[in-house]
Amino acid sequence: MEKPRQVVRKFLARPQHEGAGAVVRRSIGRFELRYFDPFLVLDEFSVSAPAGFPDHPHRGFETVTYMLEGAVTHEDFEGHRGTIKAGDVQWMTAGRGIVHSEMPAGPGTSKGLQLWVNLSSSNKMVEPGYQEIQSKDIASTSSDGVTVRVIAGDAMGARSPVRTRTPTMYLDFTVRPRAAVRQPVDASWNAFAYVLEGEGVFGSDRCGAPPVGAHHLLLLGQGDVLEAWNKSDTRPLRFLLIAGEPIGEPVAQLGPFVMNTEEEIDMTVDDFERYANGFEKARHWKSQAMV
Ligand SMILES: Nc1ccc(F)c(C(=O)c2c[nH]c3ncc(Cl)cc23)c1F
Ligand SMILES: [Fe+3]
Repeated sequence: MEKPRQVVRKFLARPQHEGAGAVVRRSIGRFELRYFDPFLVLDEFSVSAPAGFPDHPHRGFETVTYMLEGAVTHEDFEGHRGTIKAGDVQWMTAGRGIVHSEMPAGPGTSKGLQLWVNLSSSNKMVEPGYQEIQSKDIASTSSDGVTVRVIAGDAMGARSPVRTRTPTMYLDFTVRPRAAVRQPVDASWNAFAYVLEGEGVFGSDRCGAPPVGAHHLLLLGQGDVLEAWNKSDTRPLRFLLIAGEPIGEPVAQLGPFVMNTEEEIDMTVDDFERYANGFEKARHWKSQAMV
């Protein structure tokens, strides 16, 4: 018997400054929602040149950048450089260490989401790597007024090629007016929805709950299926459904360094300052954005 997941908490992600002049709406990672295992941060970002996210490091987790509008150019200390355009996804495994910049490309405002997915202790020091999927290659399908873009995992018969070291599902749903979604979610995973556009009713359609609008994160309770309804007669509903297998390990975090103990954080700061154990190439590297 399927058990629908209900909304247990709702958060409005409010704008805050991040990087150099950038604005992010942070939901996971704010004081009231510090860590939702295995997720560390969910930022809905909006950035226009010359603002951006200049040279900075990462260790111990993965960043998933999903562009909604515009583009972001990233370059790292290994010489890897690329531009993520609207609809594209970059799944970056920082592992033992990455130093990179992420700057808006072209005119106008670049908008998107960045999700930080924690890595287990056995994966925290893996070699860095990228999985980059262009919009045209994102698995997508439509049925009964619902279109899904599968960033990770599978839904409605479409499957993403992304390898997730921490098992993760990341789905982008667009629901036409008066249509509804019913999506299985592994009962042992933590799950949330994040509304991007329009309004929707999530979890239960019976208790007359008011619809939830953009920039809201909904923590979902126990169950093995998410149900959502677009009650509008005119506007589409667009939301993300993200779920992940909890890692269940201690978390020690200092900004973009995420390890298991404070001692490991101290060692990470030391490695970064001494250009060692994965940060060697940071010694002589600056991004073109910083030159
Ligand atoms: N200060 C600081 C410290 C550490 C960081 F990782 C960052 C950072 O790069 C980002 C934080 N949210 C983001 N959303 C989108 C994008 Cl493209 C980048 C970021 C940053 F700004
Ligand atoms: Fe980054």
